[in-house]
Amino acid sequence: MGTDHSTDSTTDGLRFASFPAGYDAADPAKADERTAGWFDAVNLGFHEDRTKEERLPAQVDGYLRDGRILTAVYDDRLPEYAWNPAVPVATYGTMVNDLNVGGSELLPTHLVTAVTVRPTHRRRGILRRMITADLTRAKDSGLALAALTASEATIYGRFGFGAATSTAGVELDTRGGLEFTAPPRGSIAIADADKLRGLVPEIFRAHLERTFGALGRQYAYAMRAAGKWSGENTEPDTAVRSVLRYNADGVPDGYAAYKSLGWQNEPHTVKITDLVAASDEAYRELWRYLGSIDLVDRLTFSEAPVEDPLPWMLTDRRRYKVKHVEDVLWLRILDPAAALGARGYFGDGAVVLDVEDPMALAAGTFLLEVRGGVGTARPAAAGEHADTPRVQLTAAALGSLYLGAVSARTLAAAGSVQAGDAALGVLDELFSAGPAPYCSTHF
Ligand SMILES: CC(=O)SCCNC(=O)CCNC(=O)[C@H](O)C(C)(C)COP(=O)(O)OP(=O)(O)OC[C@H]1O[C@@H](n2cnc3c(N)ncnc32)[C@H](O)[C@@H]1OP(=O)(O)O
Repeated sequence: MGTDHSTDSTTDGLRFASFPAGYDAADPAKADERTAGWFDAVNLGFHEDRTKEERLPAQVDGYLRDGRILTAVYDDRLPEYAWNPAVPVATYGTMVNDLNVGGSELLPTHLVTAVTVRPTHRRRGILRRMITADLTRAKDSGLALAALTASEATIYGRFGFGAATSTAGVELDTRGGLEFTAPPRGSIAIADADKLRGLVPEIFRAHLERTFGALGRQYAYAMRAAGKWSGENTEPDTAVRSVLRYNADGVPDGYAAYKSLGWQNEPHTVKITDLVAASDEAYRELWRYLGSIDLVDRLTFSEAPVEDPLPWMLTDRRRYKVKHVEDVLWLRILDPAAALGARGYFGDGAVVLDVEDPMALAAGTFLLEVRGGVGTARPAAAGEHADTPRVQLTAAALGSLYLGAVSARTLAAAGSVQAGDAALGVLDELFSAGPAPYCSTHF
């Protein structure tokens, strides 16, 4: 949605407005009324506590740094005694950040977040109206791809989003310390929180540039890693400790943030709240440090890569257990030719994709040609390229296929794509032969 625009819907008394977060004009130490109302509505929708008024300006600051646009839906016909009419009955937020799609450049991606519709207003099409207008506008503005992380898996398939990456929730038994097969390299230091806050975006950028599937992060991540904000709001989290890893030249190339879950928790457990490495070595050495902390029996981390090198580094791989795997990114192709052209591939091949899209944004026939891992894609006429392997799929299935986390053969077995053996072979060679995508950014 664009900045600062509003539309009235006179048929049902609903008023839609989009604006950036803002401070009160008369008192810049406060959020403005519409921003405060928007935060109130989001907290209601996600069953979070109300944000304390004095914490709102920090949240406004973070949202402005992220370049977020907030959409609010107001009901001008709420009955007498109802909650403040300046609190919207529905919310929707957007921002743009870079996704590593394996191509020569990161792909700016339209991110959708903070979607709530008040329980008294649910299932009358408010989400559908917001998302239809927003995705159309995002496509018109030239963005090829949209993404979100979903509260429930059943909501967004109908809007053309497909689950595209997952992370593993892992647990490590560290009693007596973890032993690694490779010798230690570089060094680790407990970080100065203020300095870490400045370093986190730099380290994450290096991680993003080398990690297929990684997505740029909002400002809150650096604040949380430094314990300045907690996971849920802008209150400090005084339990968080952070470490930096330095390479052999003394340059920081990774960090981890963690906290004890308390002595009442048996066995004594430390939860890793964030861990970002800009090299394989940094990843290993951060875990070596975490596995060596005295008085800790167990480590947990809910954002580990599904293809995790960690168990392969340990002399006792059974210390490492995957407790659950959860989807993270859901991708929505807005412009198939641009999205397919931006991605990096493996090998050579050509395939024709017939994309169905109930929202019509990505519908059409496209020829993808890949030479030496570099792809070009363009719309094709119906009868063209009759000799090229062909696949029929929905926009949501293309979103799932896009980063190769699932193979075309698996999607075909699930009935989500229709293709002959030749087309499935080409798709799997091009899309799934490389590294598994890893995205640890939630938004
Ligand atoms: C990216 C994010 O922010 S994810 C967070 C999503 N938000 C939440 O989980 C907070 C709690 N839930 C809510 O606020 C609301 O129920 C929402 C936002 C999920 C749905 O809003 P609504 O306005 O009720 O949705 P709307 O009426 O537009 O429904 C559109 C379609 O989605 C379906 N739908 C909506 N919510 C759900 C759901 N939770 N599960 C399954 N289907 C759903 C509807 O049945 C409807 O289907 P149809 O058009 O194919 O018949």
